[in-house]
Parts: sequence; structure tokens; C-alpha cells
Amino acid sequence: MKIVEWNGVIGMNTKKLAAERAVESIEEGMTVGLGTGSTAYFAIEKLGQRVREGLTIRAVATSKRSEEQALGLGIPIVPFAEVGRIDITIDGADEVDGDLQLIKGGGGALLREKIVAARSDKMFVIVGEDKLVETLGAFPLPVEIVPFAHEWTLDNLKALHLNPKLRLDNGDLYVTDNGNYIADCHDVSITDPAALHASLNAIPGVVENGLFVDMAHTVIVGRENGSIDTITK
Ligand SMILES: O=C(CO)[C@H](O)[C@H](O)COP(=O)(O)O
Repeated sequence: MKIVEWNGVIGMNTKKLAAERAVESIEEGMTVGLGTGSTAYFAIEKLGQRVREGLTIRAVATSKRSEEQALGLGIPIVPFAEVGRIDITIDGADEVDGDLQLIKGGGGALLREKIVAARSDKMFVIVGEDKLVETLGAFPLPVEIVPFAHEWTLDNLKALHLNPKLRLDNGDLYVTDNGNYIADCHDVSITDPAALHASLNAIPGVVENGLFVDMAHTVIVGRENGSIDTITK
């Protein structure tokens, strides 16, 4: 089994397998949404290779770091105002359940990821098999909240028994690309993702949450044995 390295982390290649398979679906002339995270990183690398080989596409990115990576590889990034629909967005996930509902936002980019996914004809989700779960929620659910009176927003999350903890970055509060905080909600068994999604976004101060309900078109799963599964709803 081939070992891969990403930002100094050594691991099996399940993420890379899924990412590279997803990039095979990108066709000439498409507008592509670029996700964020270690799996999306591999997709952007592969897309950069295809662009160097002559593929003509344009892209929008879901984070500053993905945009920088893409520009460094020669992938044209276009302003959002110039994009009508996105053909395909390729992005990772923290958990995927059997109905293809997702938890995203472990990398802190959930708001931009959701805006881009919602504008996409197809969202391709790329994961290693370890991300497949029966019930969402073992991974802490990220909720992006505005800094203003964030203590009150946390109170509202606590009232829903979501065990929110403000995300830290080297001891300081983590700040998203949008200038907001992330409350990670721990130990929640999410049996009704749509209902929780609605309850969360009804709280004043919540900007968006990491539940992606009915957004994934296709989930591509890289497996430890080297095989790749493609699951479409
Ligand atoms: O939602 C995300 C970033 O906000 C990522 O897609 C998610 O956290 C998965 O990350 P990785 O591919 O590094 O496992």
C-alpha cells in the first residue's frame, strides 16, 4: 500500500485515492468548486496536474488556503460575481452517514463550503472509509457563530444539550476566514440532521452549521485495500 504525506502527516492513501478519482469527472470548460482540507488538497493537486496537461477550467475556492494552493498550481480562480452555476464542487467531509448526510467544518471552512456547494449542480464528497458512520455526531459538530455576544449564542447551544466548546488555535480563539468563531458541539447523536440543522440556524448569532443535509450528490470513498467506492443518492 502506498503511503502519502500531507503537511507532514503520514497516512494511508485513502484520501488521495478518492480525491484523484473525483478529479477524473472534471471536463473541459467546467467551473469547479474547490473544497478545503487534507483530502481536498489532493484533489486540487491533481486538478493542477490536469490543467498543466492542457485542461481548460475555471474555479472558485472555499478558503484562502485552497485558493493559494490552486493559484500556485496555475488553476484559474475567478471572482464569484462572474460565476452563474458551478458544475462540480469537490470537497471532503468529517463524517458521512448512510443517507449521504454530512458533518463538515473540521477545517473551519464550513460557511464558504456550504455557500459554494449550494451553488453547485453536483457536490462530490471525497473521503477515506474511516469517515463513514451509521449516525452522525461522534465528530464534534462545528457551528460558526459571530463574535458579538457569543457567550449568549453558546448559552442557546447549551440549551439544546449540544455541549459547545469554542475552538482554539494555539491557545487563542480560532477565527474563520469570515472573522467568526467556531463552537464545536460534542457528544451529540444526530438522528435527525434536518431538524437539528433548522434548530441551529434559528439561533440568533449562528451564521451556519456543519450539517450538510441533502447536499452531497456523490460520495467517493477510498478504502484501505486500495479500492474506491462511488455512492450516489
Ligand atoms: O469541512 C472541511 C473543512 O472545513 C473538511 O472537508 C473536513 O474537515 C475534512 O477534512 P480532511 O479532508 O482534512 O479530513
